[in-house]
Amino acid sequence: MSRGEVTIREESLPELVRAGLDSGLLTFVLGAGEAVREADTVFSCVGTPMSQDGDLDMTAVDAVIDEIRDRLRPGCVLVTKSTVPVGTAARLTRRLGRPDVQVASNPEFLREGTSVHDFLHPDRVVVGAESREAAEHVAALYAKLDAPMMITDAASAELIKYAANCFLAVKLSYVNVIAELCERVGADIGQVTTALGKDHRIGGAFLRPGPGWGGSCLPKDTRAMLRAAESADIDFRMLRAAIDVNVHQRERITDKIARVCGTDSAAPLDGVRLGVLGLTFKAGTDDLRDSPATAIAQELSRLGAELVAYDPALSTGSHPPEPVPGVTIVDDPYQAAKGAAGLVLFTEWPEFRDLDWGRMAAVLDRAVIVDTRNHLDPEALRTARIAWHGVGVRPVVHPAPGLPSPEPR
Ligand SMILES: NC(=O)c1ccc[n+]([C@@H]2O[C@H](COP(=O)([O-])OP(=O)(O)OC[C@H]3O[C@@H](n4cnc5c(N)ncnc54)[C@H](O)[C@@H]3O)[C@@H](O)[C@H]2O)c1
Ligand SMILES: O=c1ccn([C@@H]2O[C@H](COP(=O)(O)OP(=O)(O)O[C@H]3O[C@H](CO)[C@@H](O)[C@H](O)[C@H]3O)[C@@H](O)[C@H]2O)c(=O)[nH]1
Repeated sequence: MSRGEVTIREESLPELVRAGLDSGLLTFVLGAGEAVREADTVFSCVGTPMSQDGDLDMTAVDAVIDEIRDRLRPGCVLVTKSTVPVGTAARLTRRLGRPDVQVASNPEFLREGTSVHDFLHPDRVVVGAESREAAEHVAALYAKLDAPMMITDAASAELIKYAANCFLAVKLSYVNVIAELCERVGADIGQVTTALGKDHRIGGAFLRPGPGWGGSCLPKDTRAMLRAAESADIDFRMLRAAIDVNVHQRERITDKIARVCGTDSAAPLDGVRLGVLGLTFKAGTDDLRDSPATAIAQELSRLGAELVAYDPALSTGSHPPEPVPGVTIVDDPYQAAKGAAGLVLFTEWPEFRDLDWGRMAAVLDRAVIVDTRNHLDPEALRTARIAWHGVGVRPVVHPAPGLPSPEPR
C-alpha cells in the first residue's frame, strides 16, 4: 500500500491513494497502535462479518480497542465507522476504560464501486455521541463537504445505518415480487417501476429487479437487524419477509434458467453447458462476497450444469482458477459462450451491452440468453436471432423481420 498499490477494484481509489502518498497526507504503518499514536481522531473501519451461525462477528472491533487502548492520546476521539449493533459505542466506552477518550459513531453509507464519489458527495453525514463536544469535533472534519450534517445520540446513529440498509433490502425484495407478478399477469416491470419512481414519495432508485440482492452489507445487516429486533422482543416480520423473498428470488432465477436453457428431462440441467456473464454481486466491483451470481451458479453446478464464466473484474491470472467452486473462469465472453446451451447474465457490467451479438450467436450452441438484470437490449439480440428472457417482462423470442425463428426451448 505504501507503494500505492490498490488491490481491490474501486473507481478513483488508486488516484486518491497516490495523491495522498505524494502529498505526504497519507502514510501506512504496521500495527494499529502505531497508527493512532499521535491522532486527534481515530477511525475504526474494521470488518464486522457474519459468523457461521448468523451472528455478527465483532472480534475485529474489540481487538482494535484492546490493541490501541494504551496508545491513544489523551483527549482524542475514537470513531466507529464500521456497521455495528446499537449499544456498541456504550460498550466500547466501557471496554476502552479511558475516561479521557470520547467514543463516537459515524456510520458510512458509501456503496462499493462508487465509494470515493459517495464518500465525497454523501446524502447526509451522521455523527452520534453522548458528548456533544466529541460529535462536533468529528462533524468538523466533514465541514468541506456539501452535505446535511446530523448530530445524534450514539444509539440513534448506530440504528440509522441498519435502518437504511434494511429499508433498501425491503424495497428491492418488493420490486422483485412485483417483477414476479408482472411475469404472471403479462405486465412489464420496466414500465411499472418507471411510473413508480416518478412518485417522489417512492423515488426512482433501487427499483431494478435482479437475481436478488447481495454483497458484503445488505445480507449481513438485514440478519443482524433481525437478531437485534428479536433481542428487543420485536418480531420484524416485514424484514424477515424481505430476506425470505430474496432466497425465493435466487430459486426462481435458478428455475427460470433450468426452464429456458435445460432439457426436457427430469434432470434438466444435467450435463448442460452454460455460459455466464458476470459473477460479482454488482458491476463496478471485484467483490464476490454474498454474490447472488455465485450462489445461483453453485446451485446450477449442483444440478449438473457445467458453467464457464466471464467477468471483467476476474481474470484467470489474478485469481485461483476456480474462485467459485464448479465454475471455470475464462478471459473472454465469447469463450464463455462457446458451445453453451444458453447464456446467463448475472452482473450488469456496462460493456456487456456492447458485445458482438452476431458473433455470440455463432458460438452458442443454442441462441438463448437469460438476462437476470434486464440489462441488454432485446432488440439487438432479436436482430442477432438470440432469444431473450428477462425478469418481470415478456421474453423476446420472435424473429426479426425476414429472419428465421430462433426456436428457443
Ligand atoms: N464495504 C462497504 O461498501 C461498506 C460500506 C459501509 C459500511 N461498511 C462497513 O464497514 C466495515 C468494514 O467493511 P469492509 O467491507 O471494508 O470490510 P473488509 O473485511 O473488506 O475490510 C476490513 C479491513 O479491516 C482490517 N482489519 C481487521 N482487523 C484489524 C485490526 N485489528 N487492525 C487493523 N485492521 C484490521 C482487515 O485487514 C481489512 O482490511 C463493516 O462494518 C461494514 O459493514 C462497509
Ligand atoms: O436497483 C437495484 C439496486 C441494487 N440492487 C442489488 O442490491 C445489492 C446491493 O447493492 P448496493 O447497495 O449498490 O451495494 P453495496 O455496495 O453493498 O451498498 C450497500 O451497502 C453499503 C454497506 O453497508 C451501504 O453503505 C450502501 O449505502 C448500500 O447501498 C446488489 O446485489 C445490487 O445488485 C438491485 O438488485 N437493484
